[in-house]
Amino acid sequence: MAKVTIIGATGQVGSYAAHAVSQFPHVQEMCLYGRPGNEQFLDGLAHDMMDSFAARGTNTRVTFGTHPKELRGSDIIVLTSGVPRHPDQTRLDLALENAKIVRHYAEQVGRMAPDSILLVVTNPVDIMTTVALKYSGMMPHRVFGLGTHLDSMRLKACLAEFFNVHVSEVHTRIIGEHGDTMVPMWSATTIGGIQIDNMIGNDKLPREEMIERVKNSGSYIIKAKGATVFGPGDAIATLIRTIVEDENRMLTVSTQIRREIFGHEGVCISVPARITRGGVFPIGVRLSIAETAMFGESVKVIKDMTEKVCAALDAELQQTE
Ligand SMILES: NC(=O)C1=CN([C@@H]2O[C@H](COP(=O)(O)OP(=O)(O)OC[C@H]3O[C@@H](n4cnc5c(N)ncnc54)[C@H](O)[C@@H]3O)[C@@H](O)[C@H]2O)C=CC1
Ligand SMILES: O=C([O-])CC(=O)C(=O)O
Repeated sequence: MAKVTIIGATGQVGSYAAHAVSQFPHVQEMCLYGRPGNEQFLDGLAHDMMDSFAARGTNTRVTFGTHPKELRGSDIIVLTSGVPRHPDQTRLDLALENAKIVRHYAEQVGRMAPDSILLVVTNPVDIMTTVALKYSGMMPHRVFGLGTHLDSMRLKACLAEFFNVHVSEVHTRIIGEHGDTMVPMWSATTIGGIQIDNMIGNDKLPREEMIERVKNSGSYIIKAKGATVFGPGDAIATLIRTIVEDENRMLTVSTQIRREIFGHEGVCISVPARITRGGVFPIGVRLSIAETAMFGESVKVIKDMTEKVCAALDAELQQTE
């Protein structure tokens, strides 16, 4: 049984994720957490969710609050607080502003629930995962980001449509940045267990266009309806289910990588990882030459921005001391 807390529960992604996660029988308590001043909204959200649970026959207890003590006893915390981007912005444009918000909550989590598992959703998610890791002081296997799990699902949907099969027949993953330098792992893509290069019709697969579609999916949806909600919310729910039910699945999430298995270190970036009740453990894999080069580019983009952001946060802290 688990207590799951959503920080940023008043937001679009936070509120939908809270509802989606509450359906799992192992989730005993769902705590809706937000900024002081948002109590009335959180109260309303809790009541609305309880009505839904009565209708659906879900037994999860809903609590809410704005005081850091609410974080105590959490097994898993999802951090969704932060500004979302406008259609003309990139995710990286949000880095400095959101890093301050993530640092604030990471410090609270580190103090109140250091043994929990912290899932970071706030964008740019790879950089925010490093910020959360640094300022929470938690163990690396206990802090991870949604990363390219959602991008992998988006590619999966494109491939299922192209080959006209059920999505569950498609296995694929995108590694690297949740952003423009993401790296499709065609070498790990199968349809019904068959390597994609061996599928008849594969020569007509518009690979570049598909990856462009995945890269632009977030901004396309934001332009059309203001925010991406169901995609990220259900991607979060899958990860939480994997943890609470100790499924030991291998998914693609942002996690601190080590030089000995990836040749790079000092960043959180998406790689295949084993996800258990005990945390998230990156798995070293052999990439093709092209994938290795692209992954290196992705590491560089994330590393440069992470260093800038952490330097700005440190400078700000020194000024206030
Ligand atoms: N990693 C991913 O795949 C995805 C990440 N996101 C990111 O998640 C974040 C939230 O997105 P939405 O829920 O759509 O936004 P939203 O505007 O609906 O909600 C933002 C939430 O953050 C809180 N917040 C805003 N400024 C704050 C501050 N200064 N201090 C404390 N809390 C603050 C708000 O109270 C609210 O709860 C954004 O950064 C967005 O880019 C969204 C979708 C997918
Ligand atoms: O695009 C955005 O800003 C939100 C996000 O990360 C996504 O839906 O992939």
